[in-house]
Amino acid sequence: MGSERAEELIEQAESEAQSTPPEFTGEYPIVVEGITNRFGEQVVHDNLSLKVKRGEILGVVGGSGTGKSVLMRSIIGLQVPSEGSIEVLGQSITDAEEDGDIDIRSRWGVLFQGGALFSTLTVAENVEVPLKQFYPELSNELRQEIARYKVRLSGLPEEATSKYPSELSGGMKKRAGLARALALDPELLFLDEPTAGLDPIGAAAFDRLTRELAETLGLTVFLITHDLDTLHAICDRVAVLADKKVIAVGTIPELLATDHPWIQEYFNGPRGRAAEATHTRSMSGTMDKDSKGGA
Ligand SMILES: Nc1ncnc2c1ncn2[C@@H]1O[C@H](COP(=O)(O)OP(=O)(O)OP(=O)(O)O)[C@@H](O)[C@H]1O
Repeated sequence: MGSERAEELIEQAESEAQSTPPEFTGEYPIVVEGITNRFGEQVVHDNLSLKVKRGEILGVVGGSGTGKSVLMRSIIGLQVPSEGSIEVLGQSITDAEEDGDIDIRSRWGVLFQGGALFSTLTVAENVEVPLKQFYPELSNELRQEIARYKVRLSGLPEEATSKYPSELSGGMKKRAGLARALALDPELLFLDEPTAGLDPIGAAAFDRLTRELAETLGLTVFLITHDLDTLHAICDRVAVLADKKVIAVGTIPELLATDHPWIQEYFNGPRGRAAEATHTRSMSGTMDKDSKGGA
């Protein structure tokens, strides 16, 4: 690339950076207060509240059908609650006019269950979709360069950029979806069951990637999961959905100190204890390595 062209691209990137809103510096980038969601007769959420802290990875758990995905869809404005309010990055989602929150939507990235990739587009083209939508003035060259970078950031090999979703394994699809979620340098990342369907090694690798990216990029992560290993390995706190509400939020030891039967059964059942034991073993392995490295 000629140096004049490189300068032109840098100038374009700088002017993009100036037009983006300042980063959110408050304590809670997501505040849900007293929402109710119903579908016909079925009440999914009744006066549900939740605050997500800036910089944390919040795991969201609950039995099937308790409304975890509906909660996520409400937070990103895809489902309008009949009561209550939601603020994201200091802006109201529930009061937003249609498309009035467009600038805020560029500040989060979402990995839907299954990846939700466009099957007729390559991985790189999938990543370019939000870039085209929110930054139509970007040159093709810069957009493609950003997409390639995001694909690499998600741990996919270079050659994956030109592959179609049907040519990818389940784990690669998740990473491609993650690359697209990161396309706009979001402050918030929403992950809906990111390790579902992955083998245990692939799931652990995806967990590590999520933690590394969250720390490196300073992300706040809202992570819906059924995966107890994920909760132990990377979540700072866990929110539990039951009885149409968030019944508890805290670290796993804090949750274990509550006497809610579902929480006890979930974390203290055979799978919960196995996940804890794995986590404890991996932590002591890390400490051994650290102490050897430091010796
Ligand atoms: N668009 C919709 N129309 C009607 N009912 C819906 C709609 N979306 C969700 N529901 C219902 O809301 C309830 C909660 O669904 P949701 O997908 O949020 O559950 P979940 O906790 O994410 O479940 P799972 O862990 O199985 O993915 C379910 O009973 C579901 O059938």
